[in-house]
Amino acid sequence: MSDAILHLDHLSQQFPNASLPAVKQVSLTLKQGDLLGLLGASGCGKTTLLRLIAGFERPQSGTIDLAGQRVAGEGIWQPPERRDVGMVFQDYALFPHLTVAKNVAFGLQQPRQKRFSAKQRQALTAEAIALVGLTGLEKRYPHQLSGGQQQRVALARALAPQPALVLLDEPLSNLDVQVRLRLRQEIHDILKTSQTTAIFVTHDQEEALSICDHVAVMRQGTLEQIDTPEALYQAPKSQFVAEFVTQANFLPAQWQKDGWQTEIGWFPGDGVQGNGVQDDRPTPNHATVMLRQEALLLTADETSELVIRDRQFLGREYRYWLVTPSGQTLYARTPVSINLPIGTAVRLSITGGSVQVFPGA
Ligand SMILES: Nc1ncnc2c1ncn2[C@@H]1O[C@H](COP(=O)(O)OP(=O)(O)OP(=O)(O)O)[C@@H](O)[C@H]1O
Repeated sequence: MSDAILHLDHLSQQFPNASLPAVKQVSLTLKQGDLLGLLGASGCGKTTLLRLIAGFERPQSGTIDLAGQRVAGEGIWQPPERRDVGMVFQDYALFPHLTVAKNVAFGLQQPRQKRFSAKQRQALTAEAIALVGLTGLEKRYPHQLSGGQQQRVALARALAPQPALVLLDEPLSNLDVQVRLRLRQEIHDILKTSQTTAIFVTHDQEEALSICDHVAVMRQGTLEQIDTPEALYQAPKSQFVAEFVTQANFLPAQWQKDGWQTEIGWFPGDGVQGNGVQDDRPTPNHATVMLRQEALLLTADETSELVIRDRQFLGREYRYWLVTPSGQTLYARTPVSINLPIGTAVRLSITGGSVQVFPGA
């Protein structure tokens, strides 16, 4: 583990009076420059995991190694100010009465492992402000900046001491969609330029997949899957991950004639058990098929009981809202060349190979 910046080993934390742990047996390793996305629904333990790493919570069990030093474990406890970690919060948490430069310099004056001279503080402040593209705005106060600029100040403050690890807790949640899209790429570029190791918490799957090297999906305190964005999207290991990451459709199905029969038709398939890899287990009679929105082809068919309920024009594609005979909603994204009016009865087929299924209907 010598080149690991962060190593968590079976980390668990249960709050007093809680029936379940907020973080349960979490293990992961980050190397220098890695950007990990931590993705999960509200309450799954993302913030608690960050607070454990930063030292604001004490784990009941497990260990945390940071930059080669054990900071939490049996009989070992380093408080937050002794950990080489920078944090960026959803609400920016800037000091309103301090200028941009003084906000950024603040983190350099705190008691921490690294001590900086006045000259170093000045240089590191200027460097961090330049890194986030705010040179020239040093004398402004937070209220004289846009939300996106304020978040860049918060990022500069976290980066200025050149910490081993930066933790970003839903840093884009308070921003409107245009700024969010731009700033997420900027944050990625800034972290990569400075080769900073970071964890980026979000509940937005697109945000995590688009900028992170690895994404961890959390569920009720545990890490359900940790993988590259591509692997997570193409081969989700469980239906939970698939639902969270792919926003696909799921239908109960029965194994029939080397494929899967659903209420809206038969789809080619095999004995795949849900992780994209053929395994030795027998094919179950019942399963849940995953139909990706972008893999569905729609063909008008008067004999079909599947009807287009609504349609949204998204520029490069249409998003169709379909309702099955049993009342289940399905979504399909198609190129705009497939232009079918609302109310049309359609037949569905899939592009590409076989459908992926998960055990249990
Ligand atoms: N100080 C606390 N005392 C007791 N329970 C807590 C405390 N902080 C969090 N919890 C509980 O621990 C669980 C995990 O909370 P956490 O804030 O880590 O989730 P999260 O994934 O960050 O959620 P969100 O996306 O809504 O911020 C939740 O059930 C929450 O209610």
